[in-house]
Amino acid sequence: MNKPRPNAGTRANTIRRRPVVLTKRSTTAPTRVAVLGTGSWGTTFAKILADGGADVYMWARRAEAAAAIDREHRNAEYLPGVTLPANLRATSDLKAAITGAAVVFIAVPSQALRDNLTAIKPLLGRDTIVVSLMKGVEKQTGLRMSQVIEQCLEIEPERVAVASGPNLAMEIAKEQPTAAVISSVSLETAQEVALLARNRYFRTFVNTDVIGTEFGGVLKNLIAVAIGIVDGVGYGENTKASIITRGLVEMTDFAVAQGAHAETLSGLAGLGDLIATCQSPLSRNNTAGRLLGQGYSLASVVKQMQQTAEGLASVAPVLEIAAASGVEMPIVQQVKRVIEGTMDPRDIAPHLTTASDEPQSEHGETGEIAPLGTGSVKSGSRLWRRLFGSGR
Ligand SMILES: NC(=O)C1=CN([C@@H]2O[C@H](COP(=O)(O)OP(=O)(O)OC[C@H]3O[C@@H](n4cnc5c(N)ncnc54)[C@H](O)[C@@H]3O)[C@@H](O)[C@H]2O)C=CC1
Ligand SMILES: O=C(CO)COP(=O)(O)O
Repeated sequence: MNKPRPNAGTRANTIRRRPVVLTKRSTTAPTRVAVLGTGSWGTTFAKILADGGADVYMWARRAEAAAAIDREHRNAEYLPGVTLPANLRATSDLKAAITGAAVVFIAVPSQALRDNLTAIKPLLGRDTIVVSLMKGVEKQTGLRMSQVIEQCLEIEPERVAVASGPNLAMEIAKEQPTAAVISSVSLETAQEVALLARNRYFRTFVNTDVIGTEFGGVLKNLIAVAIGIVDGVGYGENTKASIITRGLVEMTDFAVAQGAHAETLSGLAGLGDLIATCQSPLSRNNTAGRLLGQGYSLASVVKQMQQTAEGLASVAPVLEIAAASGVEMPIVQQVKRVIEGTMDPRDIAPHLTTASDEPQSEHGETGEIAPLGTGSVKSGSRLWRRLFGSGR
């Protein structure tokens, strides 16, 4: 991995005033938006937008996939049994999908984002907002998806937003009520996107903590793989509850070290998504973990998975960033070792069973009650000093 770009550092600069003035969108005509990617989440999100009143044009890589959505109002491959809104159009012509769109939503696999952005860049309007629906980090660089978007499209962070939350596509496609967070360094942008992406079954909240919102989605995937491994091995609810709880501490420690607000990790994009993903057999990360727990190799798991399980590619870059920030992630470490085949899945959770020299405090290394998200920060590390000062 190349040296990761710092995750924009301090908490203060996650809340920024927007320096550019956006053209106000018309309130009378439906807003034209594009959704790039017609997998399970892209298609579901397009339905959310269309059901919320937007004029949605989807882009599919394959002409047959676009034609089927356009003609039959179905995406049988990814959302069997779901009827899509009649006003939802699809094309395999990227230019046709993007031209005239006020907002472009992207839902392709994270590792394919950069290549797609090259084709998207010349087609974007001057003040088009770009929204990441993805929950991965780029393997080569460790960058979050919004960072890749800003870098490749050379657009201001104020024109970029991300959506995250407990959002298992199939449940939402069946119109089961759900909430999500839309995050942008510009509150105005977040609000504009949130107004578009809401309807009678989908409620959107906003925040300006892009780092926390994005990492929440990335990190819960890794804990969901661990939970899948536990399931595959056949351990029960105590093990899972312990891993979910300690996993949230790892997620929060990591995200806070990158500049996120701890509260974001306790919200929809953190705890909310962690619960949904760890509990549901619909989760691809959970499914991948279960197969690993049953003893399948990574190559075999990837072969068996029909859809994207982002966690498998995020493990290594997340651990590299964690090491550089002095954050310990024992659960994610174990997931990596099981994926690599250097640990027997049945040995999952040694951090729960191995007796260390002295009992570790649940809340922090001093044994005093510390805020969530300081459980495994190394004493004396840069982050430790930032959180507690050098005197503790
Ligand atoms: N499915 C879900 O419930 C949710 C998924 N997400 C995120 O959305 C993103 C996309 O995931 P899904 O739609 O679920 O994946 P998916 O596996 O269902 O679909 C991926 C789509 O991307 C297309 N694709 C594959 N390689 C491509 C490439 N090189 N260039 C362009 N398109 C390519 C596929 O043809 C397919 O249409 C992921 O980051 C995932 O974490 C986020 C929230 C919910
Ligand atoms: O992000 C998701 C739910 O919020 C989907 O999880 P999976 O990618 O594991 O299916």
